[in-house]
Amino acid sequence: MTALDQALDDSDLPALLDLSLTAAIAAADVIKTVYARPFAAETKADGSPVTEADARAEAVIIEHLMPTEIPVLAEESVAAGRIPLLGRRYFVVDPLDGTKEFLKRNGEFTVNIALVEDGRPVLGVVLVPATGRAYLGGPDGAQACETSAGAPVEMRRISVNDSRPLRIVASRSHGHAALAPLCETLDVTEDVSVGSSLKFCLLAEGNAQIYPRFTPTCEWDTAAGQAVLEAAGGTVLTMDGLPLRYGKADLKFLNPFFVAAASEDLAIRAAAEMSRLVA
Ligand SMILES: Nc1ncnc2c1ncn2[C@@H]1O[C@H](COP(=O)(O)O)[C@@H](OP(=O)(O)O)[C@H]1O
Ligand SMILES: [Mg+2]
Repeated sequence: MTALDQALDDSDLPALLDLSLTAAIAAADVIKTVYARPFAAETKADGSPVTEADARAEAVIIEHLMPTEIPVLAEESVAAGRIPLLGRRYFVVDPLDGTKEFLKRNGEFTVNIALVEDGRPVLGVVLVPATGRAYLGGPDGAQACETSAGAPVEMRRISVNDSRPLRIVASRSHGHAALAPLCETLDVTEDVSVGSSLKFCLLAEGNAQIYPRFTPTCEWDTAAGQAVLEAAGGTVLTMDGLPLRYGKADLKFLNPFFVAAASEDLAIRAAAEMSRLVA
């Protein structure tokens, strides 16, 4: 048995959640420094944009997480070909999710850190640098807080709201033709477009009920948001009705299409309908 296969001890999850929040706050400081002045963007091999903020924020996060000796799967490292050996437990990091929104300067971008165990995200932090708000999910439920002068303040519990009318939230930059028929079938009365993993957070704090994803995402785009949403009482299912899982064997870390929802019932209904629409 290698160190990577050893039995998991979840007693350290609260400390790892605190550490993730500290790392996310430090990354947000770096991102805000770049955001406040002119910056250049490059295009990655997959066609998506990247800026110096992505690389610098990722370096800060890895520096914070390294003492834990838990492997870190991070978006920019993977793009550069640096993929660690992943065991039963690993961190997943997207230092700047919503880089397109960062370039548009609309504030809809996030720092994302999650811990995956046996294919499931067990804790996550999503931080919005533009507002300082952070969302946390872990074994003790979901919380939101403001961050000020490098520290969390005003920590409060959040939870999903699965009441009607249904509000749907979708990608601002990656839409899909199946959204309109899906809204009609599910009797959705309101829809809103938002960039990045903020979509999971809107569901987790009860401000929307459904987030269908018909366009590609990678593990780092969803792990932290899924941890927050599930801790708040929500569900994330793939089109075959199974929970969205992590640790793809192909080393591309691409997620299948999925739906995040405020309740399991709604997720099951939406997944079945989405599967019919894209068949
Ligand atoms: N063709 C593709 N393959 C993989 N991921 C993609 C993709 N197109 C978009 N994404 C992912 O979708 C994320 C943006 O999501 P949204 O549209 O909800 O804001 C991007 O995050 P980054 O900004 O971190 O690159 C990117 O990882
Ligand atoms: Mg991303």
